[in-house]
Amino acid sequence: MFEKPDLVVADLDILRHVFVKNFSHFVNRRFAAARLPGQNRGNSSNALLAKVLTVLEDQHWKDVRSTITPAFTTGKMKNLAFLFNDCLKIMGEIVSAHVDNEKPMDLKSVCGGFSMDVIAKSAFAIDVDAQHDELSPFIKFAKEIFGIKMTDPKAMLFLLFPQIFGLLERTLNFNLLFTEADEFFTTMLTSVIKERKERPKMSKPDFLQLLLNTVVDSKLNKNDLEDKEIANNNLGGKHLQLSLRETIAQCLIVLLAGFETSSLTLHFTLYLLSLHPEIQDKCFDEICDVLGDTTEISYEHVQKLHYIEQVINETLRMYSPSQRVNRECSKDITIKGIKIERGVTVSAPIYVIHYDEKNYPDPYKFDPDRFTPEEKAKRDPLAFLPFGYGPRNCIGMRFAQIELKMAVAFLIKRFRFLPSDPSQGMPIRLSPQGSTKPEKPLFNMCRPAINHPLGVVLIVFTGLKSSHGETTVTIVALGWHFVPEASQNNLRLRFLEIIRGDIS
Ligand code: HEM
Repeated sequence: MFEKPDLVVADLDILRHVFVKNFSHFVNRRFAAARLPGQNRGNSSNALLAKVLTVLEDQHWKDVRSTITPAFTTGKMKNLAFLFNDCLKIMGEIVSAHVDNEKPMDLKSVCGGFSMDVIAKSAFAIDVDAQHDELSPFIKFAKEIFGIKMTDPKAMLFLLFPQIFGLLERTLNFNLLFTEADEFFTTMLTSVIKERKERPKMSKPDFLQLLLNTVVDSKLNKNDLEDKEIANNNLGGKHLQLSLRETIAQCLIVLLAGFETSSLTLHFTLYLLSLHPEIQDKCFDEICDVLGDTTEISYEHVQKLHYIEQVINETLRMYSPSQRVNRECSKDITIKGIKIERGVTVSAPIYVIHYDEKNYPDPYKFDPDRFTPEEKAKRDPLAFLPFGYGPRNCIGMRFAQIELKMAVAFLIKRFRFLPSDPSQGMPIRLSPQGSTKPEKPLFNMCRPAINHPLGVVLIVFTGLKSSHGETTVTIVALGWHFVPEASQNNLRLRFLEIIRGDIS
């Protein structure tokens, strides 16, 4: 009944063996999965949660991962960008309302609403407007999944005696987590899938459709094969014809694995930007350069937002939503003189690695320049683990990166994020309960980006185009005085462009 020990390893060489070189010994994750020795939970239970990719094991995991990988390639993710734009517009309206009422904004609620909208639209094919409609059944059941209280007697039984619980679940068809929610998601997606099969022209380029397409056409195309990460992670799994229930389960994983992680990261990023105005200025400059006057953000724009990507990576280094990633050893093995027995779990402590001075000098400083290509090249790639590592890393990494970059670009282009309380500062204290949550909810004040001195000067520049009078030039000089240093070069260039435009 008692579990084998957990070996916590921060040595990056040993972790390389576990996550990559000897992956065949460490395919499975020690999930809080209930199973009897020798039984594979993914195969033995009909519960929706037992069929999601995160908990599948061995060959079954390889087959399902190989089958759905084509839905997550860069090429496929491109199509999702336009869906995200609709959700961004709603978030923009919500933030604007906070600007108008001049009240501090609860970042968790704003970012959570956005992240839920993205998931509802892309994986469940519904326009739920989670950012306004708290009462929709989709939100109710999604909350039910995340609201499982660890003090619930069933959850306690599960945590303390997983094997007994596994037995109960199988013999009594006792579904711990969410019988009603299971029914709700199954009924909803079954009817959408049926409709799409009957009327293919009604299909939308969302994640659900990508998943349905991989089941029919699961071969990777040429572009996908050129994708380095996918080629490296070729698992040799069979492409399966997923059952309806298995397909629905993979949609559910976007909710389970993608909601909280993306929402938390976005809310930490915005908060950190409010505490570091000079970094927010650099983001603003990059966004203006890349987006110009466009209001819709495309996948091509996202590819050019290099500094925003550095900011998000630095946020994930400091506040990774996962605190550990683990693999369970399936065959005895000796790595660097350490014997690891079958059944032992090897865990990588992400925070220890991300705050190790050897990997990141002055680790409590928020410094996105740690993620320039030059700095990254100097570091062991295993020193950055927010998405795990190796063939079983986060399959939704690109999905999350696109979603997050678009959200940051959209917001910083329009709004200026400021601390709601001047005493706020670094480091952000985390909840002592062991999960990556701030100790207290994070609030920010918001102003329109146009109120930022940059905005003032740009207006003056526009005026300058039509009149070269003395007054305008004086205002330019005054405005310039308030422009943060980080933005000045950029402005100089734009100023020259306007003048040149006038002359020609
Ligand atoms: C900032 C956002 C995210 C973070 C930080 C994150 C982090 C992680 C981590 C640490 C793992 C474990 C990796 C390992 O064991 O090596 C993981 C697995 C996974 N993630 Fe994410 N994730 C994010 C977003 C998403 C999204 C948006 C999706 C879905 C669209 C997703 C789907 C998954 C799945 C399915 C797995 C299990 C993969 C497998 O077992 O083969 N994640 N994620």
